[in-house]
Amino acid sequence: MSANNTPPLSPSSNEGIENLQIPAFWNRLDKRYDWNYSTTPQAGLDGRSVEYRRGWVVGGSSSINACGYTRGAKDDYDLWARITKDKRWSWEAMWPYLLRNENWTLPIGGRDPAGQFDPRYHDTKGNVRVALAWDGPNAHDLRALEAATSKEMKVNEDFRFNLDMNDGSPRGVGWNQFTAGGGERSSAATAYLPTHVRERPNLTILLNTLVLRVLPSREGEGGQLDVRSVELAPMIARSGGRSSSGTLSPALQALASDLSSAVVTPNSTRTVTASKELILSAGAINSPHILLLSGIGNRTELEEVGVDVVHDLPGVGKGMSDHVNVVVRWRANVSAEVIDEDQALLQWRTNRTGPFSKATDHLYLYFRLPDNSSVFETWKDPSPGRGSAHFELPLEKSAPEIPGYMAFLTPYSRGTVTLSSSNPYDPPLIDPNFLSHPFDLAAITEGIRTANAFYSSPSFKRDNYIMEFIGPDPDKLSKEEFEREIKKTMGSFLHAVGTTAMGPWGVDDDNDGDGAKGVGGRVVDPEFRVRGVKGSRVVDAGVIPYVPSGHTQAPVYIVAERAVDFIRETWM
Ligand SMILES: Cc1cc2nc3c(=O)[nH]c(=O)nc-3n(C[C@H](O)[C@H](O)[C@H](O)COP(=O)(O)OP(=O)(O)OC[C@H]3O[C@@H](n4cnc5c(N)ncnc54)[C@H](O)[C@@H]3O)c2cc1C
Repeated sequence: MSANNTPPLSPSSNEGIENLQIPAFWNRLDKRYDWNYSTTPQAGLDGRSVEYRRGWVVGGSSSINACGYTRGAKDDYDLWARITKDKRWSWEAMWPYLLRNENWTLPIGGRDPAGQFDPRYHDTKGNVRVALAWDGPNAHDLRALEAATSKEMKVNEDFRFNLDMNDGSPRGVGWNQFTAGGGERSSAATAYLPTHVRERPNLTILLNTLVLRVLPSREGEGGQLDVRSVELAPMIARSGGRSSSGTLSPALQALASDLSSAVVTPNSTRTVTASKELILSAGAINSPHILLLSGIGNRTELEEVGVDVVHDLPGVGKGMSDHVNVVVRWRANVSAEVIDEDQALLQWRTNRTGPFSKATDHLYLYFRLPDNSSVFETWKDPSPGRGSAHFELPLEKSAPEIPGYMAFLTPYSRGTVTLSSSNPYDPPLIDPNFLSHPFDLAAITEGIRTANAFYSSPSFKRDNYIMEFIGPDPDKLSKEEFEREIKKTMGSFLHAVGTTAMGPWGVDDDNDGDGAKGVGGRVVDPEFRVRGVKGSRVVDAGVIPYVPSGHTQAPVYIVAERAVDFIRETWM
C-alpha cells in the first residue's frame, strides 16, 4: 500500500509528500524519488547486479532511508583522526559535533523510554529529530532482552544488554534509535530546510535541476586552479537513470537574472559562479561522478572516455566502501501478525502512532568476531578497534520466519565509481566490488555462526519458539553450496563512502588511486578542500575514508556540522 498523495509540484521536492513522511514506507517508495541506479555485474556475486538506491529529492537519501540513527563507534572517528593525522577528527574532539545535529525527542504515544537509552549521550537542541519507536517491547524483544541479561549468554560479551549504542561503544543488544520525531520522518530536508528557512531571501533551491559539471572559474593566486562554477541544466523527465534536459525552469531563469556570472548557453545550460566557494554535496555516488565529468580524476581513465583533463586527481571515485546485507533466516513458532493497512494509515494520519510510524523493528545486536577467530590467522582485523563491531543483526519479529538482514560492517573489499561516458545524463558505473577480498566471505561465514549462537539461547529455544535455523548454514552445506546461497541474496546496505575520501594535510604521497591501500587515494584534505584546487570542497558521505561500524546518515550529519565550522572559520 502507498498512501494517496496530492501529486507533488515537482518530483524533486519533499514538501507535503506523505509517502516520504511515513517512516514505514521507505521500502515501498515510488521510483520517482530515486536515481534508480544499479551496480555493475558483481563478480563476487556470481555476476549479479544489485539495486543501488539514492534519493532523488530534497534531503537526498535521508528522505528515503530506513531512519536508523547510529553514530558508529568511537574507534571509527579515532581511525579518521589517524588517517588524516588530524586530532580534530577523534571522537573526543568531535563530541560537540556528534551532538550538534540531534534533537532527541520522546517517543510519540506516551511510551516511557527510561532504561532504553542513556540521556548523557543525547542532545535536544539540534535539528534532526531522533526517537525510539512509539511502541514498547514485543514478545520477540522480551526474549532478546532476557537472552542479553542471562547467565548462559555471558559466553559472548557482545550478547549483553547495551543501554545506548550511540555512546561510542555499540557492541551488544540495544534499542534502535530512529531519525523520526512525532511519528514522522526527520530528514536533512525537514531538519535543515523547513519552510521558514526556505523563505530566506539569501537561499535559492532549484528543483529538477541537474548539476552537469563544476568548472574552472578563473586562474587563482599563483596560477592555482580555481573551481567555483557549476554548470546546471533542467531535468524534466525521468524514466530510469538520468533524464534528458529541457527548457529552463522559472526558478533557474530567476537565479540567472540575479547572478551577474550566469551565462546562457545554446543547449539550455546555465553557469553559476560562487563568490566565495563551491560546496559539492551530491553524495558518495554523484559527487565523484560530477568531478570526473568535470575532468577532475585519473588522467588516463578520463582520456579513455573523452573527457578533457582539468586536474589529474587519481583518487576520485576510488576506494568506495560499503556494507553488504547478508540474508539469514530462522523458522519460528510465531503466529503471523496481520496489519490492516487501511487502519494503520488512518492511525498514522490521526495521531502519528501505529505500525507505519516506525521504519524497522526495535532491537539490534552488534557483535565482533572473537580475537581468536580462525579468520585472523590469515588476515589482519580490518575493524577500527576493539570497541567497534564486525556485524549488525537487526532482531526483527516476523512469522513464520525470523529474517536476519545481517550487515557486514568491516569489509576489506573496495570498489569504484567511474564514468560510463562523457555524457552527464548517463549514469555512473557503480562497482562496489563486493566480496572481492577473501576475508569478507570468511568473516561472513563466522558471523553467521555467531548470529545463530545468539538465536540458540535458551530464551529463544523455550517453548520451541525458534524451531530451526534455515540458513544458509555453513555447518550443513558444502562450502560451494553455502557461498552460492550467500551470493544469491546478498545486497547493499546502501552505505557508500570513501569515493572522495579525506586524507592528511600537505602533499599526499599516497595519492596513487590504489583502492587496496585502504583510502582509495585521498581526494580532499581534512577540511574537505579538493586537493590541488582552490575554491571547492566536497561535503557528503564520500569524504568518509572507511565505512563506519554503524549506518552512515548520522556520520554524514556529523561531518556536515564539522564542515560548517571549517567554512565559517575560513571566511570570518
Ligand atoms: C534506501 C536507503 C536506506 C538507507 N537506510 C539508512 C538508515 O536506515 N540509516 C542510515 O544511517 N543510513 C541509511 N542510508 C544511507 C544514508 O541515507 C546516506 O548515507 C546519507 O543520506 C548520505 O548519503 P550521501 O552523502 O551519499 O548523499 P545523498 O543523501 O544521496 O544526497 C545527495 C543529494 O544530491 C543530489 N544530487 C546528486 N547528484 C546531483 C546532480 N548531478 N545534480 C543535482 N543534484 C544532485 C541528490 O538528488 C541528493 O539530493 C540509506 C540509504 C538508502 C538509499
